[in-house]
Amino acid sequence: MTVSVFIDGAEGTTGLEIRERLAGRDDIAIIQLDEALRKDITARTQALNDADFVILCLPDDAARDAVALIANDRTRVIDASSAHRVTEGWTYGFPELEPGQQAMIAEAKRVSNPGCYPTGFLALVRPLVRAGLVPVEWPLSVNAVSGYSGGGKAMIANYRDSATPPAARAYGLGLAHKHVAEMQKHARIEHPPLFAPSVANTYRGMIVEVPLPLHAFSRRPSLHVCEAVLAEAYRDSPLIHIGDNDAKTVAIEADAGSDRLTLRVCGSVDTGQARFIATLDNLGKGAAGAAVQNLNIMAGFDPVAGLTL
Ligand SMILES: NC(=O)C1=CN([C@@H]2O[C@H](COP(=O)(O)OP(=O)(O)OC[C@H]3O[C@@H](n4cnc5c(N)ncnc54)[C@H](OP(=O)(O)O)[C@@H]3O)[C@@H](O)[C@H]2O)C=CC1
Ligand SMILES: CC(=O)N[C@@H](CCC(=O)OP(=O)(O)O)C(=O)O
Repeated sequence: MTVSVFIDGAEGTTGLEIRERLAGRDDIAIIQLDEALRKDITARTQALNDADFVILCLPDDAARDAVALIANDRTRVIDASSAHRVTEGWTYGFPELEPGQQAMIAEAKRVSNPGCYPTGFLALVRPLVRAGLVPVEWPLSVNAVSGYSGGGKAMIANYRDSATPPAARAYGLGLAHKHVAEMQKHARIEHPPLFAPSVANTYRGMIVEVPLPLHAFSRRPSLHVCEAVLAEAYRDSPLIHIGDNDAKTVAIEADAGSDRLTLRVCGSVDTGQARFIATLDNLGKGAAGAAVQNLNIMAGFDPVAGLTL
């Protein structure tokens, strides 16, 4: 079976990465617009309605507008933007997050890809909350570092055009980052997590860390128990792995250039203080890899076809 796919925003950072992953596949026919027509509303409307699957790699407002241009019941959508991640009627495109999530994605008409930071945060936290080890009312924090491709073409140009780009810089200092609502909703926790992101002078890759005082929780789970819960949650996942908890350091490059997500449970057995650390590629499992995985699931293909494990 061959399905047709239109990537709206195909010349952007995420769009190009998706095209790379789909290149050469004989089960997918890409609908591609000429350079002069890629922002032409008539040409886009036609492509959006001709395709079996549309992958939106656009800014949020443009993604909302694109969905409104689809005037048939057949075309199925995967939105890589943050426009629909907490929107009623959209399925959250994180197949490993909950039992049954992959089956829901397989049937869905409208799927929203998770954000790159939420992918790391939710993968670490959701199984622990579900198991009752982390209380739903606990005020969680998440500290993270991203490569600058996370900011798309504009940020890439800023870094590349600057003679002296900062080695790393904190941002989101007003604590109102657009990913917070998504993290809270899909972790199913009572409070918005305190999210402290930063961006480093490297193209791709991420470290997402959740520090947890396990000793302060009523069930006082050990590091070992938490790691076992994560290992069980992702036992059948070809993309999510449990990494080395004895690591002395964790590099932002650990999963860069792949579609993997690695989770580590580090810390002190003596004090019960833990550092839960995820690494991923913001353009891999954080964006393009996740979009292709969702496309595969929705089309009934091998879920990891075209992905780098
Ligand atoms: N970069 C990342 O790591 C991640 C990105 N995302 C999300 O994916 C989406 C795309 O991000 P990214 O690829 O980084 O962004 P880019 O800015 O690199 O690419 C966006 C593309 O959309 C095009 N575009 C903008 N408006 C329109 C429009 N009205 N019609 C047609 N095309 C349009 C742009 O055109 P032009 O080339 O002319 O500027 C550009 O090619 C965003 O919503 C982002 O938040 C999600 C997870 C991670
Ligand atoms: C380094 C950087 O700027 N990163 C982006 C997030 C990139 C991303 O995840 O895109 P979505 O918002 O679509 O999920 C930011 O913080 O806004």
